[in-house]
Amino acid sequence: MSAADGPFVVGIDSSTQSTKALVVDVATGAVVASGQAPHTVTTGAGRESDPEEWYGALRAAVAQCGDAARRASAVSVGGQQHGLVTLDARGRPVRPALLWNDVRSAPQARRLVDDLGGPKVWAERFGSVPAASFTVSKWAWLAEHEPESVRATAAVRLPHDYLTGRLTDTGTTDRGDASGTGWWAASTEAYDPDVLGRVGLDPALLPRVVGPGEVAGTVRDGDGELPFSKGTLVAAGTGDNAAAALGLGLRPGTPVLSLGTSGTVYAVSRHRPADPSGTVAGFADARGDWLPLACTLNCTLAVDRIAALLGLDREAVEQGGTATVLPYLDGERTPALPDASGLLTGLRHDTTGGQLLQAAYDGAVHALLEALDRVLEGDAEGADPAAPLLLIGGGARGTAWQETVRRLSGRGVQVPEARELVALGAAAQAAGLLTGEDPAAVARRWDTARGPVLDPVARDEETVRRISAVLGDAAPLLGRR
Ligand SMILES: Nc1ncnc2c1ncn2[C@@H]1O[C@H](COP(=O)(O)OP(=O)(O)O)[C@@H](O)[C@H]1O
Ligand SMILES: O=C(CO)[C@@H](O)[C@H](O)COP(=O)(O)O
Repeated sequence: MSAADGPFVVGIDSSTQSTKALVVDVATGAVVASGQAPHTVTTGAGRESDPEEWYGALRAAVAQCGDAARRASAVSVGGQQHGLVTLDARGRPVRPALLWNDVRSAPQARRLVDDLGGPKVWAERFGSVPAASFTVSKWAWLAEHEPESVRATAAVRLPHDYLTGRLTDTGTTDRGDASGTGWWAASTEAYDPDVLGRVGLDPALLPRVVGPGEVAGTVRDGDGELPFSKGTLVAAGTGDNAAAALGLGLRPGTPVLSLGTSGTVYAVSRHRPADPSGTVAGFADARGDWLPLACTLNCTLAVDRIAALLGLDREAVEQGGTATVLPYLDGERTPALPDASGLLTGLRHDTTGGQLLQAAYDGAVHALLEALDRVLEGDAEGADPAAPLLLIGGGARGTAWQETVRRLSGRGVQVPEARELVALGAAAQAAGLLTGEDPAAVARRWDTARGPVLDPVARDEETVRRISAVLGDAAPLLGRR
C-alpha cells in the first residue's frame, strides 16, 4: 500500500502561537500534506486570544493541505491546555479566551487552595494544586472582575473543546484536557460539584467528557467552511501535551521535555499522581493512564526576547562567565512565582552578550530539569535514569537548546525527526477511531519518535548550583510584584 492509498486522517494542533494541521496516511504514518496559520495573543497585563481567530486559523491551516484534506475519514484536535472559553446562548465567545499563561488569576488560585483545605487536599482529590493557569482560577477571576461576562455565559469550554464543537456542533471534552481545569477530580474521574459550587459554575454549562477511543461526533454540515465531508468522524481530541504523548507513542517512565511557548516536562504513569508541593500537575492522559507534568511559562519566547534585547541571533551563545539569568518575563509557574519578573545577577565588565544569552537558556532549562526530577519521583519503577530525554517542540530544533539540555541534565537527548508531535498525536487518535487500535500503538507503528540520539555529556554541576543558589537568595525579590 502506498502513502497515497489512504485512508487519511487529519490531526490538528491549536497551540498558543499557531494552528498546525497534518494530513496523515493511516497505514504508513506518512504526512501527505500540512498547513500552519498564526494566532494573536495580547501582551501587557493579561494573555488573551480570540477563539474565532483559532477557528479561522484551523480553516486556513486545513485549506493549505489542499485536496488531501478532502479525503480525510477522521479528524481530531489537540489544543493548548487550561484556557477559559466562555460562549453565549448562540455559541459565540462572550469575550476573548483567558490563556494558560495569564497570571492575573494568581490571587484566585491561592484563595481556592486555602478554601478547600490546602494543597494536600487538592493534590489527593484533583491530582493537582491549582495555579493561575488552571481554568478554575480563571473562572474565579472572571466572576470577580467581569460578573457581566459570567452572567452572559451559557457554555464553558477549553480551547480544544471549542474547536471540536465548531466541527461537530456538540459540547465535548476528554479526560486529559478536563484534568487541567481544576473542577475535574482525578480521584473520581468526574466533575466535582463541591468546587463548581464554590466558584458558582453550573455543571450544565460544561461539556460531556468523551471516553478514550470514543467518537466525539461527526463533521456538521459546514456551508463549505471546511473541506471535510459531512459525517467525517471527529475524535475526542485532548490537551496539547497529552496529544504529544500520544504522538510519541509514549510508554510509562520515558521522560519528555517540550520546548515551545511553554516549557513542559512529563512522563506517562500508571499511577495517579498527587504532589502537594504543586510542582507536578497530576493530569490524566488521553488513554486511561496519567501524565504527571510540570510547566514553565517562560521558555522559547522569553529566551528569544532576551536574544532580541541583546541584538543577537538565538544561536549566538558563548560559554563561561559568572552571569545568572532567571528569564521569568511573564511571572513563573515552575517555580511558583507568578508575580516574579526577569532577574540578572553576576554581571562583570568582561561578561559578553553571548554569555548573557547562554545564561537565559540555562535559567529556562534549569527550571524544567529541577521539576523533571519530581515528575519522575512518583514513578520510580518505570523510569530508566540512563534513558535519553525526548526533546520536542519548536525549540528542540535549536542547537543552543539541545546543548543546554545536555549540559545541565547530564543525560542523552533524542530529537524526533517528526516536527509536529501534537498534531501527529491528534492524527493517531483519529486513526485509532478507524482501526480500533490504541492511538499510542498507532504512533509506535508510525515510528514517530525516530530521530538522532545525542550522547550524554558531563553535567555542569557548578551552573546548576549557582542558579539554585540565586533562586534561594532572590526569593523575596521574586515574590514581589
Ligand atoms: N530552529 C529553531 N531553533 C530554536 N527555536 C526555534 C526554532 N524554530 C522555532 N523555534 C522556537 O519554537 C517556538 C514555537 O514552538 P512551538 O512548539 O511551535 O510553540 P507552541 O507552544 O505555540 O506550540 C518559537 O517561540 C521559537 O522560538
Ligand atoms: O499550560 C500548559 C500545560 O499545563 C501549557 O503547556 C499549555 O498547554 C500551552 O502549550 P503550548 O502552546 O506551549 O504548546
